[in-house]
Amino acid sequence: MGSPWQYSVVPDSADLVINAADLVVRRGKTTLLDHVSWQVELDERWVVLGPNGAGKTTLLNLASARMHPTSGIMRILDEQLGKVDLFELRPRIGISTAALSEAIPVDELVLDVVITAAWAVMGRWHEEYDPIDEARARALLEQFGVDHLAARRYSTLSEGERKRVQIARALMTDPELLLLDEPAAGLDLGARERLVRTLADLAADPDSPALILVTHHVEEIPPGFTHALLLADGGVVASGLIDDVMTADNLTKTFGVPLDLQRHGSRFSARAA
Ligand SMILES: Nc1ncnc2c1ncn2[C@@H]1O[C@H](COP(=O)(O)OP(=O)(O)OP(=O)(O)O)[C@@H](O)[C@H]1O
Repeated sequence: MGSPWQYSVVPDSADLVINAADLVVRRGKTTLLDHVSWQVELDERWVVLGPNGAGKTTLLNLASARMHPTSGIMRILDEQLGKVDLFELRPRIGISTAALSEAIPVDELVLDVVITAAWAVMGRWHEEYDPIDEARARALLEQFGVDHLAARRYSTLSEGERKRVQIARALMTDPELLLLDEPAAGLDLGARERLVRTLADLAADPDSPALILVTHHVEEIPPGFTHALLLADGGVVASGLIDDVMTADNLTKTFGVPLDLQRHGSRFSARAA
């Protein structure tokens, strides 16, 4: 049966990068996402925060057009999942995840890790790249401070260097939406702080795509992020402007332990109350 009501509550809008209405994802008897609605505009920078198993990766899989919802409507860049050619939509979305990083062949050179995104492949083979592609890949490596590593094998990089290369790759196709899944996971304190600063620069750049960053840690929220979505048990605990959403009360509900939240300028820290 059709569901015309959904069209009346989910208006099309060119400014909405994500327009998710009443998303449900089920696998067997498990509900991974439970009636999640979410709207992201072009110039917004979102952090998605939640404990292990909250449904963050599931939501990111939907937002990157790698999964369909069991029910509900997911519109990405004004296209509706289920009604759009995914191979046309996916290049418009940049994504950096640990799973994609693990798929990089061990002997792949760093420049090729970035440039192969132009063909949406992993592992350089016989594809032809224009000089303009190579110039863009080099410029992105430079933007993320890893241009000196262009000729190194990706497998020899430190975790912090890899994260930067992954983000450069995610930006290769000049996407309208950039999804970053735990970009600071596994980094030491110095590398984390350097990455947070780089992401703050990206957030401040008006030419950057809409940004969505998934994390478990409030300390990893870069300055300049404007909105937050707190998820727990597949449902939305709070969603909206970061200043409204980031409260000790909401974090306590999200993580299921009493938490104190401190704000230090535009950064956050949290610990058990
Ligand atoms: N195919 C599946 N079948 C059953 N349960 C699943 C399946 N895929 C994921 N889950 C469960 O759904 C829940 C949400 O998973 P998801 O990976 O989205 O969480 P997450 O917030 O990204 O967690 P983490 O922070 O640990 O990465 C988890 O409890 C997970 O075990």
